[in-house]
Amino acid sequence: MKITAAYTDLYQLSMAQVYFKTKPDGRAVFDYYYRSNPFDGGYAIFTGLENVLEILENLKFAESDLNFLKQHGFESAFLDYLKTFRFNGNIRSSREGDVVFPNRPILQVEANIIEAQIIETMLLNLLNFQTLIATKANRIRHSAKNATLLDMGLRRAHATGGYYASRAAIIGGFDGTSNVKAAEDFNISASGTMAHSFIQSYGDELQAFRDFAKVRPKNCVLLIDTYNTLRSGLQNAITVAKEMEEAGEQLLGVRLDSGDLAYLAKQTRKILDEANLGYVKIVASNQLDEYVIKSLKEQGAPIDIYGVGTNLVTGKPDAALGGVYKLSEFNGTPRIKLSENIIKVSLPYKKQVYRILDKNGMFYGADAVAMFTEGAVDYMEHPFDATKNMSLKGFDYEAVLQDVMTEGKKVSPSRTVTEIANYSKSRLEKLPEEYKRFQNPHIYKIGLSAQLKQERDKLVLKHKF
Ligand SMILES: Nc1ncnc2c1ncn2[C@@H]1O[C@H](COP(=O)(O)OP(=O)(O)OP(=O)(O)O)[C@@H](O)[C@H]1O
Ligand SMILES: O=P(O)(O)OC[C@H]1O[C@H](OP(=O)(O)OP(=O)(O)O)[C@H](O)[C@@H]1O
Ligand SMILES: O=C(O)c1cccnc1
Repeated sequence: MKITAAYTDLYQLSMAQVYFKTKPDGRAVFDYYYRSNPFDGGYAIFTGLENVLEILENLKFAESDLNFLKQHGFESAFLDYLKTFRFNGNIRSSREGDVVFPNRPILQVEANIIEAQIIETMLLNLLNFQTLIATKANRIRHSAKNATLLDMGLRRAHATGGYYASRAAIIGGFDGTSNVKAAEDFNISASGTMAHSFIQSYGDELQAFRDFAKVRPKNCVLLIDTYNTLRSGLQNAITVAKEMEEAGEQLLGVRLDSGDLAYLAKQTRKILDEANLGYVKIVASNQLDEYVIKSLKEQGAPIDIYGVGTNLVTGKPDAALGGVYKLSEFNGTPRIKLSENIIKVSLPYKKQVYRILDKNGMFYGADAVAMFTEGAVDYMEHPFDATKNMSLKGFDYEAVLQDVMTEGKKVSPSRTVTEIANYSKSRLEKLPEEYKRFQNPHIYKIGLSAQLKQERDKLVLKHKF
């Protein structure tokens, strides 16, 4: 499926048609942000921006989309407008791969209201999913430390989501994927082993291993748990590894896919080493996630490579990242969305986010949100608790939201997935460890400038019943 401008919710087009008739030149500012960290963690990895920008640069309605909309009662003057529809707006954003936190703008769209509204669904769809999966991948990377991590999730992904999940996995810290299409399109490393069906088809495990090693000797990994891991699979793999040595090749590894992975990995390592096969790596798979891998590490399992599928690409146990897109300014005037739940009250105005740095350039643990017109601020207040505030005097800072698209043209340099992954890694190195732990991570502070908070509170009072 090619993404066209019809990759949106019907209500966007219903609203757009009304804007078209009543305020076609309305200028809007929308904020993209999420309200709580996925997986009860301390951060998220912002992912999907390059895809969004690429799609926006070429976004059009197809002839077939317009015919479909005609059947849904959209009038011809509006359909004529949609025929020439393009996104001509500006986007300021955090960099893809950056570490981000709840309740502060990650990206801001400033555009004609019709354009800004129509793109909302696509933007949320791509950013929410990839940010969720990259964050999950990063948690798995945190547990796996220096081990190699391979994404094996395509078959278990939510349909075509698997395509973007593989990209997000790399940005979150994975090394490769089994997903051929994603590897091809995103220039990421493709890798793989073999399935049980291959060994089953032979009936004879040794012959299956022999044929595989002969035809595909490079990066050859033999799956050893089809019949009996230690008594059959491993013994046959050792036989084939020795035969490969005679042929001038080296077996890359053996894969464990069931049973007690710590016990089996320890036994396998010992037996391989005794056979002078210290170079043969141990690959493990089977419903792994950050917790199982952490436990395997703690048990001293000598696993070199982890293959992770289901739990990675479905973002288990979080079904989705609840990122939202809220109007903060219209035709130069601030707008707000109220809620019974104070944390859900939106922030008005076009804004900038300042990341506070300590003397060593590490993240200090606070982002300050200010009105764009204010410039950098030296003081921030808790968004809701009047007793909490913080002086920012003397701290270094970074202005987080940078121009990435101007009048519909991408202005940020394109980066490969590997470059984004490296950037993400360098940003995570600046985030102190206490924000990365799984249990009760330290809470990163988000503060508002005094002026922004005052303006927000004025608007709250203005709209309060
Ligand atoms: N030593 C271990 N410590 C912690 N978790 C482990 C360990 N070994 C395996 N696991 C995990 O425990 C779960 C075991 O899954 P399951 O009960 O399906 O057993 P299985 O060995 O896969 O059986 P099957 O032969 O049906 O595949 C998996 O999620 C696996 O990753
Ligand atoms: O467990 P996951 O984290 O989702 O990782 C992917 C799983 O997919 C494969 O199993 P499957 O039974 O689909 O095929 P197989 O016959 O090749 O093992 C593979 O062996 C892994 O166990
Ligand atoms: O290459 C593998 O071992 C692989 C790929 C997809 C799913 N399970 C395993």
